[in-house]
Amino acid sequence: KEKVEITKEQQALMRVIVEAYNRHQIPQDVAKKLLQEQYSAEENFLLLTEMATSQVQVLVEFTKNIPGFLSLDHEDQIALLKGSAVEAMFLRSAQVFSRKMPNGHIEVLEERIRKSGISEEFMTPMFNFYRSIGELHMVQEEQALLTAITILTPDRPYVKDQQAVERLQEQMLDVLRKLCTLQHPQEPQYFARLLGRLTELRTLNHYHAEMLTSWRMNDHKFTPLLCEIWDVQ
Ligand SMILES: COc1ccc(-c2nc3ccccc3n2[C@H](C(=O)Nc2c(C)cccc2C)C2CCCCC2)c(OC)c1
Repeated sequence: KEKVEITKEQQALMRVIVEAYNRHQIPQDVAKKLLQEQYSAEENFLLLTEMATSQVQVLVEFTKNIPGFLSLDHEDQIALLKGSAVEAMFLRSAQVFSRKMPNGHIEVLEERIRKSGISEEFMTPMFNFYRSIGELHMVQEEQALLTAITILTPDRPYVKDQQAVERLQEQMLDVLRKLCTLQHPQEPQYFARLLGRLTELRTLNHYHAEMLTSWRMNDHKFTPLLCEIWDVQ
């Protein structure tokens, strides 16, 4: 059985990614707000657009710290951010939803999200994804690397130099694979399960525009940044 070893460079890369991931947390914790009180569909929609807007800004800052990202073609950098923003938002939400919470809190949070204004048909795929992320009990290194791997997806629309993106993504995948082997020695298929979540994440992409336009209220207002990132308005 070959000895899996994370090299010095890979340790440095992981440290940079994890520090960036932790530094760029969302300012106000939406879960706390939601646990405090029940908001109307309009208030929830506003909260969602505020959260999503600040999440995109956080994502840009995080991405700038991915070694090699800033040396990619500038238009490809935009294409990667635009292509991964929704997935990063759902990944972040899944991680918030999977946080250790006092008994009864997760049920309240789930109820508040179910009643937030989002239409019924999207609950199942969204909560299935949240539950499947929760079951993995990811450590923060895995969460940070998974977010970086999501951003560095070579086959996003309009990416010109896919090979350059592939090279960066492969570096992250190699570190993640070794980390999974070291963190979960009893579960050889853990790394494959993690990557399977990225496939599930892509399916949420198809729903997100409709999730927003079908929000139970009239006159959905979006910030200009969200119009760019979400296929709405
Ligand atoms: C497109 O439709 C939805 C519907 C619900 C969620 C959602 N799942 C959550 C799981 C845990 C905690 C909060 C959760 N949210 C919203 C939220 O803020 N997501 C969030 C964002 C947007 C950025 C950064 C970080 C987060 C958590 C709450 C917004 C206000 C109404 C209730 C959902 C969602 O998130 C991507 C998208």
